[in-house]
Amino acid sequence: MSIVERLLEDSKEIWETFYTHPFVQGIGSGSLDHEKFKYYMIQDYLYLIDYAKVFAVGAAKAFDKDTMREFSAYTDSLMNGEMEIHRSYMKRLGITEEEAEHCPAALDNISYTSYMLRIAYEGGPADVMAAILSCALSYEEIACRLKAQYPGCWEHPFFGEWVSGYISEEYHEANQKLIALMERLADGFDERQIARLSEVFKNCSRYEAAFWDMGWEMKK
Ligand SMILES: Cc1ncc(CN)c(N)n1
Repeated sequence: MSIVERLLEDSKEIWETFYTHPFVQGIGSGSLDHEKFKYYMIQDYLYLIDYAKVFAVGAAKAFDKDTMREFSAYTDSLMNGEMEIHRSYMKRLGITEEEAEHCPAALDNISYTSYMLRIAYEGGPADVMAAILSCALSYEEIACRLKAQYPGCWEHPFFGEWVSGYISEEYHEANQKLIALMERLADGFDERQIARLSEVFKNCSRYEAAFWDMGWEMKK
């Protein structure tokens, strides 16, 4: 079993809750209240700014130039790629970037990004990757499952853009590179070290579940 397979296996019960979550199901069926989606979008925009910083810390912690390049490239693709989906939605929802950046972050949001940043600052590059991976991989899996369950959801006039972004070849390829980087950084790790990575990945998966709850309940 590869390292990433092991991380996924140890967190699979938590991941199952993502697919049936009412917020996620609402995106797939198209029935999600737009106010809830708007709240989530703003929170996620704020989240991604800090998430990009986790990659930047990864670049600073890297032991070699190739790893440094990979972490920095992802920082850039987040700011100019994934966040474009958010900017496009914010435009449609009538929120400026400045307004979004001045919205108070929800406590579950702050807790999640603070945890990732703490792991990144305290640990090595493999820990940084373990903190990053649940976020990156879970959205691809969620969007693919939604497409299988609701075949037309990626063309939905409102939620389709969200689904399309996370089922895209581009997002998939970026994730494959992250998986390869995780495997490379943890190469030769013993059971104690792998268990540590799994704990970080699991905690981030728990935070992912809390983030869906935050969106659904519009928790401050
Ligand atoms: C909270 C959260 N988790 C994951 C993703 C997908 N990168 C995201 N945009 N936001």
